[in-house]
Amino acid sequence: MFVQSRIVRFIPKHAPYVAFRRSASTKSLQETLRDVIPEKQEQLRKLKSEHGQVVVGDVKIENIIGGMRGLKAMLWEASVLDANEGIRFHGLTIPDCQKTLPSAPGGKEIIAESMLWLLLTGKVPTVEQTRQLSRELAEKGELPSFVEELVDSLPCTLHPMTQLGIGVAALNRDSSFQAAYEKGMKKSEYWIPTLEDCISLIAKLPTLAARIYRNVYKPGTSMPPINKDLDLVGNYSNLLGYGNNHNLTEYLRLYIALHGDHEGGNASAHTAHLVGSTLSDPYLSYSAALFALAGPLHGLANQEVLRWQLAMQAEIGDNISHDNIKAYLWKTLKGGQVVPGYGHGVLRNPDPRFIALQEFCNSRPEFQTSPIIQLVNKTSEVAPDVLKEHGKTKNPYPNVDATSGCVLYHYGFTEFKYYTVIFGVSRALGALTQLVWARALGLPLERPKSYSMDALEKLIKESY
Ligand SMILES: CC(=O)SCCNC(=O)CCNC(=O)[C@H](O)C(C)(C)COP(=O)(O)OP(=O)(O)OC[C@H]1O[C@@H](n2cnc3c(N)ncnc32)[C@H](O)[C@@H]1OP(=O)(O)O
Ligand SMILES: O=C([O-])CC(=O)C(=O)O
Repeated sequence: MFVQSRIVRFIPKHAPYVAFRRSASTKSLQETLRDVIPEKQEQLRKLKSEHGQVVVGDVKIENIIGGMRGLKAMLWEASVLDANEGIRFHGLTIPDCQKTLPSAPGGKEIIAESMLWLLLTGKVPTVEQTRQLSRELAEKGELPSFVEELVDSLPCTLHPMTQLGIGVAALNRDSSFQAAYEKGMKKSEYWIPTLEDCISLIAKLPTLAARIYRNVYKPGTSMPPINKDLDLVGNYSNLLGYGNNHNLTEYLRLYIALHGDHEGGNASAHTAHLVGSTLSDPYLSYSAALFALAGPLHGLANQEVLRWQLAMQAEIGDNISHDNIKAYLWKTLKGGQVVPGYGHGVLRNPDPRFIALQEFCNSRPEFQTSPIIQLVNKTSEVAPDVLKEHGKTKNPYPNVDATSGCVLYHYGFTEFKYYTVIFGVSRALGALTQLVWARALGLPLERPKSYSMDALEKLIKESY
C-alpha cells in the first residue's frame, strides 16, 4: 500500500529523538506503540551489554545530603530537561509542539491526546489519530459507581488533592495489570495491561476530578454526560461547568498539555516510577505520585502563588509599582518564607512553560487590564533581582507555577485549593507513559543505596 508522508513545515535544529513527520497512518496508539517497542528494547539491550560500564558522573557527599540534586541516576524516555533551555518532549521544544501537535476542532492549543501520543510513541500523531484517541478516552471516561459513592462520601473540608489521590487509588479494583499478574502473565507482556490501565486512568481522571470539584464547590449541581465527540480537556471543562467558556477551555488544554511531563526526577514523576517499579499497578503508582504533587514545593505552588499574589494585592492596593512589589518580596523573604513560583531544582533560566502561558495571556486583549495578570507580570520583572540580592536560590527566575493558577483566577475559576488537581490530571500523561515504558523495557525494582552520617564519615576517612 502506498502511504504518503507529509513532512511538517517546521523542522527544529535539535530534534534528535523524534520522527518529525506526520504520516498518513491511521494506526491506533496501541498499534503504533507495538511498532516502536522492539527498537527501544534493542536500544536498551545495547546500552546494557555494550556500554554498561561507562561512567556518566560522580556521586558527591553534597548530592547524597542535597536531595540527590544533579545526580544522573534515572532512565526516562519521554522528555529531557536542559537547565537553560527547559523541557523537550522527545526532542521537541514547547514552541515546536505548539506548531506541530494537533489541536481540538475550533481550537488552537495543544490537546492532551496529541501530547500523550507524542510522549508515548515519540511520534507526532495525525489529526485522525488524535480524534480516534479522543473518542477512545471519552468512551472509557465513566467512573465505576463505587468510586462515585466513595468520593461523594468524603467531607468537602478534605483537600481536593487528597480526594483525588483516594479516588485514583480506589480505581485499582479494576486494574487489568493486577488481574493479569495474578493469573501469571509473562513479564514480556506486562506492558499490554499496563497500557490498558494507563489509558483507562487518563480517561477517568477528568470525570473524577470534576466530580470532586462539584462536590466541594458546587454541591447539588449535576454533571453533564461525557460528550463522545469532544477531546479529553473539552470534556473536563464541560464537566466542571466551564464548557461554554472557549478561552478558559483553550487555556486548560494548553495548561494540561504543558504540565504533562518534566523528565523523571521531579517528585511526582519519580514517585510514580518508584512505586511502579514494585509492580504496583498504575492506579496505585499514580495515586502515590499525586501525594507528592500535593506538596507546596512542587505542584501545590500554583495555589500558593495565587494566595501570595492576592495577599500582596491586598497589602499594596492599586498602586502596583515596582517598589511596592519589591518591598513585599523582601517582607516574604525576611519572614523566612520562600517566594512561591520562583526557583527550581534543575532549571536555571525562566521556565519556558511560564513563557508559553505568558504568551497565551499576551495574545488576548482581556488580560491587558487583568489586575492579577498585571501583578504577576510586574512581579516577574522585579523578583529575579530581589532573589539574586537575597543570594540563596540558584535560580531566581519564575517557574510555571508563577502564573498558571493566576490565569484560572482571571477567568473566574477562583477555587484555588483545586488548582493542583488540574496539574494532577495533566501529570498523568508523562508519569503513566513512563510506567508503560518501564514495563515494556522490563526495568527493575528501584532500590538505591543509602548511608547513615556515621557510615558516610567512614567512607570519607577511607577515601583519604
Ligand atoms: C512544578 C514545580 O514543581 S516547579 C517548583 C514549584 N515550587 C515553588 O515555586 C516553591 C518555591 N521554590 C522553592 O522552594 C525552590 O526553588 C524549589 C523547591 C523549587 C527548588 O529547591 P532547591 O533545588 O533546593 O533550590 P536551591 O538549590 O536554589 O535552594 C537553595 C536555597 O535557596 C532557597 N530558595 C530556593 N528558591 C527560593 C525561593 N523561591 N524563595 C526563597 N528562597 C528560595 C532554598 O530554600 C534554599 O535555602 P536553604 O539553603 O536555606 O535551604
Ligand atoms: O522538574 C521539577 O522538579 C519540578 C517541575 O517543574 C515539574 O515537575 O513540572
